[in-house]
Amino acid sequence: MINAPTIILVGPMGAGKTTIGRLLSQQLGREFFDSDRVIEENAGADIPWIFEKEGEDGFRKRETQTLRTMLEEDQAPVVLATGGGIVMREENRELLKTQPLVVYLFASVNQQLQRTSKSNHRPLLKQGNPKETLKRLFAIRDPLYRDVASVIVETDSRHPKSVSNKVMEAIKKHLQAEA
Ligand SMILES: Nc1ncnc2c1ncn2[C@@H]1O[C@H](COP(=O)(O)OP(=O)(O)OP(=O)(O)O)[C@@H](O)[C@H]1O
Ligand SMILES: O=C(O)C1=C[C@@H](O)[C@@H](O)[C@H](O)C1
Ligand SMILES: [Mg+2]
Repeated sequence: MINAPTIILVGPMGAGKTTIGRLLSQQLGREFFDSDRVIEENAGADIPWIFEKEGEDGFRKRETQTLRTMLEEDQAPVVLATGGGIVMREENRELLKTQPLVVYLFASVNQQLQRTSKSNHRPLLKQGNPKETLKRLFAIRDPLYRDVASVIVETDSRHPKSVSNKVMEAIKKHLQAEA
């Protein structure tokens, strides 16, 4: 398991990519990165500010650049949590498909809504009805997450620790099947 390649987490807002990614990195004793945080650090500004000044398109350009840099070859394996919209660009999907371990953290729209309602740091959920937005995004993105993922893990009604254990099991099974 310690030899597992970089683990990349994809899925919608509120699936728990950041939360579970951090737990996995602790379990594996690996570095943890979150593409949203790396984008913010490089920009010297937070995501709401980037969306306001550069629009979603500006944010997506930064996201692709960040993903590309993080997946450069010859780097030690890490755990990488991505942003919910990482699969929107074909270029990103192609990059993700080159990776051996992409995990789709699945969450129902109701669960996404519950988990995202605690924070107002997600620009896409600030306008209109959040449930309708999450539903619309889910219809577009669920097939795209499935397209890039090698492993899918259901997260509804599970404590974060239980989700990270499930991810570990699913990864082991996947790596054994591939060996
Ligand atoms: N399995 C879980 N059970 C209960 N709460 C959870 C679970 N996973 C995450 N959460 C909570 O849901 C909220 C959103 O989680 P998190 O930020 O990890 O999601 P994310 O997938 O990284 O979202 P984004 O795409 O917006 O970055 C946090 O408050 C977190 O504590
Ligand atoms: O689902 C999305 O498009 C987003 C999810 C977040 O992780 C951030 O990347 C940003 O708020 C956009
Ligand atoms: Mg996150």
